[in-house]
Amino acid sequence: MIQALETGKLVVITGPSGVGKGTLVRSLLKRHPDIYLSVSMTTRSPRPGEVDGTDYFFVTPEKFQNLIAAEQLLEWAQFAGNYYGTPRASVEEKVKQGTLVLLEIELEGARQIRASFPQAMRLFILPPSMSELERRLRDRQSESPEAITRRLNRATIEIEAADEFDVKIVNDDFDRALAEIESVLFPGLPELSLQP
Ligand SMILES: Nc1nc2c(ncn2[C@@H]2O[C@H](COP(=O)(O)OP(=O)(O)O)[C@@H](O)[C@H]2O)c(=O)[nH]1
Ligand SMILES: Nc1ncnc2c1ncn2[C@@H]1O[C@H](COP(=O)(O)OP(=O)(O)O)[C@@H](O)[C@H]1O
Repeated sequence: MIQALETGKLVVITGPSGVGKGTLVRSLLKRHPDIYLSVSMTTRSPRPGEVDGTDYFFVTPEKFQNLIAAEQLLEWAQFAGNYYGTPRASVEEKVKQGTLVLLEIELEGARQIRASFPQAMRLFILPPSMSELERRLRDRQSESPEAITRRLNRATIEIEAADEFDVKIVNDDFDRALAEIESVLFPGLPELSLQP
């Protein structure tokens, strides 16, 4: 059962929008293809290049409400005007198989996971500064100025909650942040060389 998780089997990664979670997670999966990254449900529109079923399951608000009512989400939250949630069945199945499961989710969802699965390991990714966070969000050019403002306002609240997490990692130098995440997930591994 998922309640009988061993420590570290369910890993939550949280941090403000634009801090680099997605980029870090993609690199982590390339280096550890045996990790299962949960694909979330969302009501937000796909960005150019995003693929339904790979980046997210893009659903209507009606469908999302039905999933909540049918208790098919392990956790869910509203973020910057849209709904996001973790499909229950696939995560439970992978955890039962002994797979290391990663959830890349925002603060409210991470709190729900802490309440339901206290054994889960929870990591918080911090930016080097607010100005660098804003620069990364603007340079990504994926959101409207209004959406960027909503994300930055939310970022301040999320960062204030970082102490609730088991581990805090500052994503300044990308390779070092990635190595720190690996040392948390795989404490037995020697320091990995990230040179090509
Ligand atoms: N609670 C919860 N948050 C999620 C889920 N999937 C993604 N998120 C979070 O929702 C926020 C917005 O995600 P997204 O729209 O992809 O924007 P981005 O983080 O700026 O790339 C981020 O903090 C994600 O970590 C989920 O299933 N549940
Ligand atoms: N350590 C870093 N230094 C500089 N830029 C970074 C770093 N990590 C990520 N980025 C860049 O910041 C932007 C936001 O990263 P992204 O992974 O989309 O963030 P998130 O998933 O947390 O919203 C991207 O353009 C990414 O290339």
